[in-house]
Amino acid sequence: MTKLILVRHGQSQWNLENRFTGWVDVDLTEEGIAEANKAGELILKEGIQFDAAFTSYQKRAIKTLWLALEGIDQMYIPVTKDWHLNERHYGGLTSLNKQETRDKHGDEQVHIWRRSFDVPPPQIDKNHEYHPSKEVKYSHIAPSELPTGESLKITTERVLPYYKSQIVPHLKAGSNLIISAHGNSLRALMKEIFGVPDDDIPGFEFPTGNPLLLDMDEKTLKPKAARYLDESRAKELPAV
Ligand SMILES: O=C(O)[C@H](O)COP(=O)(O)O
Repeated sequence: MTKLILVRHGQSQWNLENRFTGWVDVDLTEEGIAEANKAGELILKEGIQFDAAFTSYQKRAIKTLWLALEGIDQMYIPVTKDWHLNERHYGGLTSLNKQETRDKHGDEQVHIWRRSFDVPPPQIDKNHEYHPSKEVKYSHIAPSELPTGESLKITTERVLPYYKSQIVPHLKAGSNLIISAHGNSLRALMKEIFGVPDDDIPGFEFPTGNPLLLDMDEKTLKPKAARYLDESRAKELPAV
């Protein structure tokens, strides 16, 4: 049985400020750092020896992974960083306060933007200070491929080809893996791994910095068992 841990980054500065974050590279808060350290302590108790780790291009996920790997004294394992594991791009909503956006556009519209499967947010303006073309680290991505406002469906369409081509071969070979990523890129993985229907997947929430441990069948790549390691902050999981 292969072990796979999915962990959402610890609390970020813009989680704390209740702002649409997406591709903005905000850091962890003190609480986020504490959550990531606790993730390490919880994983240590499981006694898992990892073969490799995957994360995004975003420091909140990268640092969460570092702290968790430090906690289990496995900082030496190969770590692959790839933008395909980034958070969903929040388009023109990027950097806005979520409550102020509700006050302006109404609860229903904001809920549709945040929790529909296939309704994208407005696209980000090319002159917006947070347009991804302004970041050197994304300069290798063809402009036509650069996300500028993604629904969960679009996010899934970039995360899953990466998962299937780069991560699945490791799982099939029996490697134990840890993936540190984001609320919506992890929903994409959860959808695939648990076989969750389109309309149901937005309802699942990943708590920050709480590792989800999956016992994976190496042949089917379906989970035989799944649980959050911090039970006190666990959220509902799809049936296995
Ligand atoms: O990008 C963000 O703002 C968060 O990581 C996820 O936000 P959501 O819960 O509004 O999708």
